[in-house]
Amino acid sequence: MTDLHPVRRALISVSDKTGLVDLARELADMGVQLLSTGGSAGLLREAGLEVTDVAEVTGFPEMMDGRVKTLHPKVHGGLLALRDNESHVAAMEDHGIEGIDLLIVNLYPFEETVAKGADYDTCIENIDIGGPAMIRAAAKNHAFVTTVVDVGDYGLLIDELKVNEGRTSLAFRKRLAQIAYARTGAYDAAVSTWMAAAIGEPAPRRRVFAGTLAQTLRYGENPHQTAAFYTDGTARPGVSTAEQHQGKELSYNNINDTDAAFELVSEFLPANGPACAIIKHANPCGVARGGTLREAYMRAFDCDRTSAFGGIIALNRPLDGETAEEIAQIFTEVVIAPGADDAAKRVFSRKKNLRLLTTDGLADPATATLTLRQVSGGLLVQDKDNGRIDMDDLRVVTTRRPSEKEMADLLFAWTVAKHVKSNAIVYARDGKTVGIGAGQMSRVDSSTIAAHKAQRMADELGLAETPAKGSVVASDAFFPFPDGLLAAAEAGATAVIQPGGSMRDDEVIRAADDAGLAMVLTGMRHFRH
Ligand SMILES: NC(=O)c1ncn([C@@H]2O[C@H](COP(=O)(O)O)[C@@H](O)[C@H]2O)c1NC=O
Repeated sequence: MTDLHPVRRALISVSDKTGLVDLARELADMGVQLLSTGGSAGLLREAGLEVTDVAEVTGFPEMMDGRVKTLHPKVHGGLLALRDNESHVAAMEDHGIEGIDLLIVNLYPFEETVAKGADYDTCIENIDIGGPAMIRAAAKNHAFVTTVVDVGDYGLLIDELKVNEGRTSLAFRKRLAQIAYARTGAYDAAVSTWMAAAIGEPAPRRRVFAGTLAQTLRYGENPHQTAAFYTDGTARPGVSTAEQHQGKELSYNNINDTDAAFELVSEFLPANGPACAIIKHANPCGVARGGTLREAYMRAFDCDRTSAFGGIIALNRPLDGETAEEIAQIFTEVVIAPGADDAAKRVFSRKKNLRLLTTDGLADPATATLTLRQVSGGLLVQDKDNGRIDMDDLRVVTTRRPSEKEMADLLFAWTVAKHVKSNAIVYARDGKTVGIGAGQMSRVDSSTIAAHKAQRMADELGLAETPAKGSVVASDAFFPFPDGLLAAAEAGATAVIQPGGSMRDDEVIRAADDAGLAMVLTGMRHFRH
C-alpha cells in the first residue's frame, strides 16, 4: 500500500460554506483541480477560482431539487477505484473515470433542522443522501483518498499537504476515515432517532446513540480509569453547554456532580426566589431558598457544613459579588449559575482552583429526554424523571391536614428528594433542608442518617435543639412499614410526604395519626439509583 498519496483532484460539496473559499484557494495554489456541486461551485467561482461542475463530469444535470447530484459512477468510481488494481484502472479507462483524491463534504443540516422544530417534510428534505454515499466511499478507499467532513479540519489538511508537498500520509487518511464514518453514523443516528419520535415508537428495534468528543479527561471516576466527555448536541443549559470562566479542566466526577447540581437547582424557578444546591458525590448535602442568593447559599451550606467542603454549588440566579465572597470562604470545586456579574468574577479570580461555569438560563425540568445506563451487555434506556407534582396532586390521608407552612416545606422537601439517591429521606424546614439521608439500602437507615445529620447541624451551629424538630419529611418511595415514619416522628418531623401505595398504607396512616403527624400522598415515586 502506498503511504504518501498525491492530491491532484478534489471534489468539494458542502452545505456549511464556512472557510470554503480560503481552503479552495490554498488547494488551487497547490495545483489541485477542483470539482464541485451547484452552490459550492457558485461560491468558488464568485471568488475567482477555477472550478469544474460535477454535472459536467457526470454528463447529467443536478436534478429533483438536488436529490440527485453526485450519485453517478463517474463520481463513485473516481472515489472507489483502487489505483494499484489493474482491473480497476482498466475500468476507469474504459468508462472515462478520473480518480478523485480528496473529498470535502459536509452534510445537509438535518440535526439543526430538527432542532429548529421544522415540519416533517422539511426534515425529510434535509436528509442528505449523496453526501453520506460519497463520504462512505472515499473513507473506504482511504488507501488513496483523503476525506474531510469537518470544517474544523481544513487547517489540518492544508498543514498535511504542505508538510508532504501536496501529498497526504496513510496515517492521516486513516484518521480522517474514522472521523468520516463516525460522522455518517451520527447522522443516521439523528435521522432514526427523529423518525422514532415522529412515528411514536418508544422502543425502536435498533437504537443508535451518537456523541461528539467535547473533552478528553485526565481520568475517569478513579485515576486508573481512562475517560472522555461526549456531548449529544442537545442545547439544554447545563454542564455540557456552559461557559467556563476560570479554573482547570473539569474532571469526570466534576462533570457528573455539576450536572446533578444544576438539574436540581433548575427545579426552583428564579421568579419564586433565589435557591442554591450543594452537591457531593451526586447527592445534595444542602439545598435552600433564601431572600437573597447569598442567604440561599448560607442556608444550604448550614445543612451539612462538613460535607459541603469541596462541593459543587448550583444557583438558580446569576452569581453576584456578595454571594461569591461568601462561597470563597471555603474550598469549592465548581460553581454553576445562569450568569455571573463582574464583581463575582473579580472575587473568584482570587481563587485559581475554583471553576466558574455560567449557563444560558436554567434547564427546564419538564423537558422529555432520555437517560441511559450501561449494564453488562446492554443499555437501559428510560425517560428522564421529569415528574412533578403541585398542591392539587396531593392527597391528605391523616386526620390532621398540613398547615400552609408545612405544605410549602413538604413540596420543597419532595422536590429535593427527587434528586437524592434512593433510599432518600429529606428533612426540611422553612425552605431549607436540615437533614438528608441518601443511598441507603434501608429506608429506616436513611431516616436515621438524615436525623443524625440534623443533630450534627445543631451541634455545629450551637443550636438549642435539632432543626429536625418542627420539620417535615419527604420519602422518595412509600414506607413499607410504619418504622421509617416513626423514626421521622421521633426525630421531630410534624408532617410527611410520600408516594403511598404500600400494602400496609392503612397501618402507616394509623401510625401517622397516632403520632399526630399530618401526611400527604403524591401518588408518584422518585426512585433514583
Ligand atoms: N443528492 C446528491 O447527489 C448530493 N450530492 C451531494 N449532496 C450534498 O449537497 C450539499 C452541497 O450542495 P451545494 O454545493 O449545491 O450547496 C452537500 O451537503 C452534499 O452533501 C447531495 N445532496 C443530497 O443528497
